[in-house]
Amino acid sequence: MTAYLIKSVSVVGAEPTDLLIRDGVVAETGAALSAPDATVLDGTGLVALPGLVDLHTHLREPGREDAETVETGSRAAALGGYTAVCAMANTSPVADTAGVVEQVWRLGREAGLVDVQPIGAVTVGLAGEQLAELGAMADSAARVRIFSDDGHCVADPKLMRRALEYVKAFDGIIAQHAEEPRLTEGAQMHEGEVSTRLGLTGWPAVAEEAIIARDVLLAEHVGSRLHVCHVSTAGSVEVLRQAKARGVKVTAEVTPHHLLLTDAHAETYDPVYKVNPPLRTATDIAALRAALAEGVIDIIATDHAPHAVEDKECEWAYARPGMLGLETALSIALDVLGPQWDLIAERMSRAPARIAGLTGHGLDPAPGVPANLTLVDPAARRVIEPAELASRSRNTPYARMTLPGRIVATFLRGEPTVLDGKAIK
Ligand SMILES: NC(=O)N[C@@H](CC(=O)O)C(=O)O
Ligand SMILES: [Zn+2]
Ligand SMILES: [Zn+2]
Repeated sequence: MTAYLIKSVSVVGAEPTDLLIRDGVVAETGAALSAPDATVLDGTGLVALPGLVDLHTHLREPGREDAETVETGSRAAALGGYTAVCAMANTSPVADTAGVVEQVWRLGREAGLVDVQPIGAVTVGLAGEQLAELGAMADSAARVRIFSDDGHCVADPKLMRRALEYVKAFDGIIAQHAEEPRLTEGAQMHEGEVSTRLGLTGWPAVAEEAIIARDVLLAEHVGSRLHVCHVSTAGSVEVLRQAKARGVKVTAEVTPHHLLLTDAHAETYDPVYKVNPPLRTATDIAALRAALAEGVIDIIATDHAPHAVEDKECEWAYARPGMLGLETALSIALDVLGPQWDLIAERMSRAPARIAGLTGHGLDPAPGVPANLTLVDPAARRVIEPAELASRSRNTPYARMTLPGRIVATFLRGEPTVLDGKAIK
């Protein structure tokens, strides 16, 4: 196993130091280290972060390997600075059995670019009628701890209560896609001024907020852990703020796109901007940014949602919702938060690793710590070219935009997965 000596790198924004990576761990840090057997990397101007952890990734395998595979999604993740991703269950077949979650877990190991932690479905086939075999998925080789019907809301309150009760035994989490389905029938975009002007059926903020309000009460009643996926409205932030103040065990995520893009993009009728929950307003964005700074929202999660060309480059009404995220998330975070490295490390690595229980991830580079880390060049700027992305899909909303920051290298347990901005395999 090759050793790597990174010279003069800023660890999470601190004064530059040298980092020696050997035998899968950070062996030493300090000034003017030397290691004759190590490959030397110049870290001048670079920032070392704990490897990013994505709690919300769609890898599309099994079933839609034309849109993404575990391998192509893993490569996109590594290039984005990630060392672990949690793979959502809305595959085909659905990841609702021990067999499917073990398959995804094994494919992740074989790709070897990031740790792929499968998320299990809450209900059989995501149909919202019958609990899936949560215990068998938890006991499987994939050791599932997060369960989600993402793409669908667990709308039935009794099922949601049962799911929360069930996972309590092994400290599991239910990650909810908060969308009251009766309030979003036929919805195409955020319900507001723009939808009225365009004559498109709206997805009202209250459809999200009503479910979050219900679920924090259920989680409080049961004493279980709830995670809220892709929070998108100012009203949701207020519900979460109150719940957290009462001590409810709730965590929440926001996506890069909900921190940056508004519903005004729908005026282009370009379906690349169609996503669930929909892009909201500038007021919502301001509330989400403040909540992220404060910790009312715990993490940034990508909701990386690759879609094949025929599912995306069609009429708005027929296009699937969702957009790519893994290869641009750090750049959007840098754009939105500025070089607040400790905050970025907390929201994109430490906190998601803690929530998912991924020990070995989310730890700042320090002697003895597993060498899961990424090197960022904050001064670099790059133009996003969809054709150059490692993802098998092309549905990025940032095409031809110039974004700050570039991932220079990523290490997974001491082995580079990305060097010089390029994937190793
Ligand atoms: N976010 C989306 O718009 N789409 C996701 C599902 C989801 O996250 O709800 C997908 O699987 O494509
Ligand atoms: Zn969702
Ligand atoms: Zn999703």
